[in-house]
Amino acid sequence: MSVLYDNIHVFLTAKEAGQAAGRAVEEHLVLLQKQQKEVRMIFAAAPSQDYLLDYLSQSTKIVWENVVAFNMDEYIGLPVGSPQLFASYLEDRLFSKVTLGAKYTISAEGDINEEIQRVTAAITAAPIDLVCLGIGENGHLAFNDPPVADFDDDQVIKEVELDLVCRQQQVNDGCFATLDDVPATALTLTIPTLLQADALFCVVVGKHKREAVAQAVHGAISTDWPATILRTHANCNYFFDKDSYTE
Ligand SMILES: O=C(O)[C@H](O)[C@@H](O)[C@H](O)[C@H](O)COP(=O)(O)O
Repeated sequence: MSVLYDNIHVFLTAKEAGQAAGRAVEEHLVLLQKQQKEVRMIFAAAPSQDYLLDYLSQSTKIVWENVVAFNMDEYIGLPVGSPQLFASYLEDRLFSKVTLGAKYTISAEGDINEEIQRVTAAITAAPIDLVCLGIGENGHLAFNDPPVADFDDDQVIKEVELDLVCRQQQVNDGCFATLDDVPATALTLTIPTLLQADALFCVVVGKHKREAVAQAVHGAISTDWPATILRTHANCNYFFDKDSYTE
């Protein structure tokens, strides 16, 4: 591993990056749990999170009963029970393997406005402690693609159209067979909602993320590459593999 700055860690493989992020999240959670009863955290549902979630699911140090879990986005229009639903992914990878204090996963199956109200109330009920996130090929955070990303958004969660690069990424990731299968709209937590957390743990892997990572680390802070805003956060920790990060 090489440490470039205090908060940027680069590993030989995606597995090492994910596991190191897992250890960092675990350590942070254990410390928090000594100080406060409840920890509120937001999870991303994406292949970059696989090793991190696998590590967390096996942790014997985290008291999951005192964790309130959220996810950050969900497709609109997928049939009930679809494997691509982010809620299903998190259920499979982590939520079914631990006993959570509570979980609020976004559902787009019913009335969208009611869901926006439900999630807004749950998120704003108390501060968010940490977020585990990835970065899209177009630099998106959750589903805040460049055309809809707003660093000053006053909404907690909103309905968005997904841009073409984002939808193609879902095909490249192997989540959908063709572009036509990827929904065109989604619900997403906004960028201010994610950035309000005290600590962020960001895992990005693969050479297809090189441009997004280069922009996130060195580019001008702009919604053209939404992940650049992470650099304004006082405690954002990055875990890259060597394929995604080039000096
Ligand atoms: O996972 C989510 O909930 C988000 O929609 C998304 O922001 C994702 O974290 C990135 O697109 C990275 O995805 P990959 O890990 O698949 O590249």
